[in-house]
Amino acid sequence: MSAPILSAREVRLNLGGHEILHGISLDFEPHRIHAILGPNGCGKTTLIKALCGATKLSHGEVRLDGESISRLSASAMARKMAVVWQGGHITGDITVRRLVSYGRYAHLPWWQLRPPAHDQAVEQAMARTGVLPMAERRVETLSGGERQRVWLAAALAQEPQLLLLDEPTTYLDIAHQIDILELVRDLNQTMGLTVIAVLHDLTQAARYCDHCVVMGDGRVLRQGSPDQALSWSAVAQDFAVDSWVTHDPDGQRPVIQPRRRMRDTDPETWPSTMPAELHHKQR
Ligand SMILES: Nc1ncnc2c1ncn2[C@@H]1O[C@H](COP(=O)(O)OP(=O)(O)OP(=O)(O)O)[C@@H](O)[C@H]1O
Repeated sequence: MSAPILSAREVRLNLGGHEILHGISLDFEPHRIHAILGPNGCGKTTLIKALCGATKLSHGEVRLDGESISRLSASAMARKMAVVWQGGHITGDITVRRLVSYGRYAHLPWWQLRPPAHDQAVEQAMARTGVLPMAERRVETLSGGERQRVWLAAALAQEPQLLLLDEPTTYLDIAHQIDILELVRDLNQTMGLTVIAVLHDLTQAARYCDHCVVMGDGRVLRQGSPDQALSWSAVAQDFAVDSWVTHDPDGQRPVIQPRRRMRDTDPETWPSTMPAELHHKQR
């Protein structure tokens, strides 16, 4: 494994007087797409906040390229890492081009407000995400899918090595979900961008990601390739869902079709409690 671009060591984090993350240690390899998965409320967004330094840790450390993020300035971090939050909101009269150009702040030297490379990076980010045709439109007039692309463009304008995405497909119809995930994969393959994305759809995670981290109750329950992390028994134990798990014909990635909730997720008890048809499933 190459040296991690981002790593968490024994990360604990309190919110509202409760410990939400209970000692998380993770390594994220560069140039790969990592999925953060898990049931509602298990701490995925909180983990993203911890990884990008948006919330103070109560214990542990996050390292970006080997350096503790607690010692990095905001602009030093922003030159390496960009974050797109879930359904980002914008108020006020701001055009797409202006919003995307905000992504350049970390790169602007104090003596020169708009070096040529600044405008070029903004145009390139808009071109890559397909928002150039709407560059002069006001962001608040865009649809949810268009807005998601604009936030992604602002993140790309930062020219980061690492992109953190919190549920990038929320509020999008299925075609726009695929558009965003294809774009993320393209950025990963053509620019070597490392991506860490919180996702809910297990089949999409399996299809687009190299490494899956499954969380439960503020802890990492398991991690590995899509095949390791999203087998039938893994999905049964971690999500309490009985599913059909097959493989897609092109990439041979797992396809997970949820069938019903399971009441008992303890594998020790499955033979006595599961309906007979489930006994034959892949374990
Ligand atoms: N500011 C806060 N104060 C108190 N508790 C919080 C705060 N933010 C989040 N929590 C709690 O922390 C837990 C984890 O929340 P988080 O948003 O990280 O979960 P999640 O896995 O991203 O959930 P979802 O899939 O529903 O988006 C939840 O129980 C949530 O209620």
